[in-house]
Amino acid sequence: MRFRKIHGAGNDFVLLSGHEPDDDKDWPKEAERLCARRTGVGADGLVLSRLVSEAPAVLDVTCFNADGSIATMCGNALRCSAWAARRDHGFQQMRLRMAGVVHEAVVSDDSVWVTVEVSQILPRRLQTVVNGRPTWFDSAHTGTEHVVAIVGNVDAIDPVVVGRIIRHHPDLAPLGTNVNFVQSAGHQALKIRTYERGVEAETLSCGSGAVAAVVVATMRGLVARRAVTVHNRAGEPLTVRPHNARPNRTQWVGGPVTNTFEGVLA
Ligand SMILES: N[C@H](CCC[C@H](N)C(=O)O)C(=O)O
Repeated sequence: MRFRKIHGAGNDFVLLSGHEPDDDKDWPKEAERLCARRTGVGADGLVLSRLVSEAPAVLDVTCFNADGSIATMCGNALRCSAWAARRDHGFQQMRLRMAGVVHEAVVSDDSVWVTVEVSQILPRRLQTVVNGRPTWFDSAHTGTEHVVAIVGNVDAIDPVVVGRIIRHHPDLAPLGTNVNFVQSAGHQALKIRTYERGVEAETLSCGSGAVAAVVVATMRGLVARRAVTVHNRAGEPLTVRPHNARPNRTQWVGGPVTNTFEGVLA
């Protein structure tokens, strides 16, 4: 089985094109096996992408986290799938279906953009003490569960230690959440660190997390409702901007995609 090892701004995936989850395979188990950093290919997730139609261009995309759980939304997995669909089929614009939600995608030479749907925002969803300071977490649903804390310095926080406490907080059970720490980084710019549920670690970037961060930072007056640069651990920023037709509901997230290597699974 051929695969791509590909990353969207540092969020890395094993991407299999032409597969769907109802093949006679235990895909959650395959995800765990392939994503293992030492004994597998190593990735934050396994992505299956399948062409549904060429005109209009539509693909079905399924994303499993490294622990085998399903991600109902993964912005970077969608961006990587769109990049691969351009390479394989020549599409520059397409629709990608993930967990029943249709996302738009636009691929250019140096960036790939996808739409992210923003639903419920709950200010001050949780509070915990971080480095001796009471810290609030707002929640923002961007296709999957995210909470966002605005802090003074993201690098003064251990995102794994604090992220795990919030991710397993009884008030958020049973779903849990992805956890984002965000600081202002100048004009229309933020700096972010993300602890991802399902990877159970800090990842180098997160598309739906970047959108959650921008939505919360906008609500809190840190940035205006225009394009925002989100600096991440990868040093490959993502840009988030409102969709012209549905600015309150839909955001675009865009940035680089890198196809690291291709191979054949043993
Ligand atoms: N990294 C992803 C989000 C993965 C979400 C996943 N960890 C979950 O909630 O199950 C992104 O680029 O949007």
